[in-house]
Amino acid sequence: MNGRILVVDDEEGLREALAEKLRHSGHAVETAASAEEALAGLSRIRPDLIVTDLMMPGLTGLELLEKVQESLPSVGVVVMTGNEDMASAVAAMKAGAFDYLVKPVRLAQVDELVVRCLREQALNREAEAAPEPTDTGSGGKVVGRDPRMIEIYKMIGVLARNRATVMIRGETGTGKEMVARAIHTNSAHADEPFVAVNCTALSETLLESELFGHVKGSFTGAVSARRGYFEMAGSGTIFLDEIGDTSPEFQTKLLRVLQERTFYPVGGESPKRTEARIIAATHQPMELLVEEGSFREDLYFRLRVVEIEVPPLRERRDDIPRLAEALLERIRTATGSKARHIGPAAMRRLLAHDWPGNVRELENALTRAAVLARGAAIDEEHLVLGLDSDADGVTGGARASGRDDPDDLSLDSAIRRHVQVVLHRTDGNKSETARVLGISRSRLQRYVDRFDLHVPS
Ligand SMILES: Nc1ncnc2c1ncn2[C@@H]1O[C@H](COP(=O)(O)OP(=O)(O)OP(=O)(O)O)[C@@H](O)[C@H]1O
Repeated sequence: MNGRILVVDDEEGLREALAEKLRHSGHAVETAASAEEALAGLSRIRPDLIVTDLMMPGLTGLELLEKVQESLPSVGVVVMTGNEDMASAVAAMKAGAFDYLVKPVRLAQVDELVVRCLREQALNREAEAAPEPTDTGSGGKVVGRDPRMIEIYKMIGVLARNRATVMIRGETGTGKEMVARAIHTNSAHADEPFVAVNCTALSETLLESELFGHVKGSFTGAVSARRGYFEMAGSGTIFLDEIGDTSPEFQTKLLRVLQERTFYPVGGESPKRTEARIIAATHQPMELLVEEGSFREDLYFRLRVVEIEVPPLRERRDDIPRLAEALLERIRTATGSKARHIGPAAMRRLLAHDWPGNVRELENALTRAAVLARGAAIDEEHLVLGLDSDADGVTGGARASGRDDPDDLSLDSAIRRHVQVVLHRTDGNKSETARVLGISRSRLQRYVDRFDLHVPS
């Protein structure tokens, strides 16, 4: 990917070496010996990216950055700093620099950075052109700039304009419900209800009665008539999560809703009409379920008028930092934690982890870390990863992990989990565990007894 680059440095040697290298890589390069000269040439050169030294006679690189941010915010600025200049580098990043380099700079590094910046700019332009899937109605924005996520944003925009039935696929915790909410919230029916139903969580009778309603006396416990979600949703959206787990009888009834837009309340004899849009989701291989006969093929085709595949988090690792920051901000607001920053070592661990429980696992890990962190920064030692997945890593997810209820944000619960993890890491060596935790052996023993912890032997 090539672009127009403006290199600004009062030091002629470095300026020309950089320009030469970038030209050699195929970019169109102009140079300026000062920030003033750069500013004067901006409208003629119209650069995609400016690479500028920070300390220059006259206007500094930081001032150049600020002026460019004001007049041409879409132009990326990479700042080069001297070794002693970390504070200015931080100031540059805060002022909106794309990145900074510490001198002496390696030419190959500049080359790499330039391509990264150009690619990110192209993605930003695409993302801006795509409809911004603003508030999803669940208190958060869909975050991510991975190309596959950007395709999903575009699809959300298209789907918000029509009423097509949608099937969202993806591993547990990838954000399927969030995408469904975004489709709803961006549609003309956003004022109508969005009703999410987890099809596995309810028994067959209950699922039917919740969705279609029931007449009085239709089953034991049906002491009065009840309206179902299909009626309550009006022309809003019904989100059917884990659709692959529904019974053949339920599937037949759902097929009728899709074909005729009508349904019968449990025990009722007159049909009712629904205008609600249906969005279904699953983490299961639907083709296999159809092949083995546990899912109706005709229903599957009706549901997947449009199909969206939400990629697993491990396949969009570049999104981890911005997702982690956005989630931390959400966690901070919800819990009142002071943690507002993820330290570099912690971020490295987040980037290296495989995330079988996807974004939900990331959210849970950060929630625990925010509880453990006492200050503003989340550090490596606050992260306890790998608690949110089943052995097969597919049907994992916090809800499946029994005792480890991720919604339990008490300090006791965080301590219990953390001590248990360290006990496992040391293969049950209590002296080592106590040392790692920075507590006495007797205190460790009190935790083991109090929380009934497993000591591997
Ligand atoms: N792209 C994203 N940006 C911000 N938050 C996200 C994103 N994706 C997922 N989340 C958050 O992660 C959590 C899990 O997302 P969600 O419930 O939508 O996943 P799911 O795929 O429907 O999960 P499941 O399969 O277990 O039902 C939610 O708290 C959601 O807000």
